[in-house]
Amino acid sequence: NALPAGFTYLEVAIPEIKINLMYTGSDNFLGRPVNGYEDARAVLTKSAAQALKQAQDSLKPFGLGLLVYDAYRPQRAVDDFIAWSRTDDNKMRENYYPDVSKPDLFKEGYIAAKSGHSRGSTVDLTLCDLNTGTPLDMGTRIDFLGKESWPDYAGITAQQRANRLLLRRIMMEHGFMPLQQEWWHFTLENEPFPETYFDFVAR
Ligand SMILES: C[C@@H](N)C(=O)N[C@H](C)C(=O)O
Ligand SMILES: [Zn+2]
Repeated sequence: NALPAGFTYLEVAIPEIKINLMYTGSDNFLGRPVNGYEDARAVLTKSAAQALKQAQDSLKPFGLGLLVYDAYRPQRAVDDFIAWSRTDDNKMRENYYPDVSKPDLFKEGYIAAKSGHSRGSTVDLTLCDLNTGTPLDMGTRIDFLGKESWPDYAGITAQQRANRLLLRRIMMEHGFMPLQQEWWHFTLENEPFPETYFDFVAR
């Protein structure tokens, strides 16, 4: 199962990082595994993984680490998101997108039809306890698609805001750009494949 040149398995590049790929199972906004994630492993470009390792290392003195929910995403998975958005399946609406219609999830920037994840240098993640892997409280669940997940959303506690700010600061210090709509989504600024949307399955 060789990866394309320039890519690496995350657990190889960063052995101590925590990984829980949300699209391999059913606790996600579709409520089922997503195409292209069958037995998937977390993969990033080597450049993004190297920067992420430095972010992970910088958290260690504070007893914190990173918990990754999504990394490289094959284009067929994005196409599955698009196909799902055209169906009337709303079984996960209450937990994941209670206030945004399915077409608006794309129009308002919560899901991309051409995603940075498919270019291999974008990651969805949170901060966690280094030893237990317990995620810090960020005020919403991962992949809650709504204004409550905007990084600067005011209607959360001071501790939740501080946790979001710490994640954003650590990621930006290591070369990643945040997204306006989602506190967990970051793209490496100097990504090596800025024009390529990959579709390999990462097993
Ligand atoms: C769906 C969410 N996890 C995400 O990654 N959204 C951005 C906008 C994307 O699809 O690239
Ligand atoms: Zn993302």
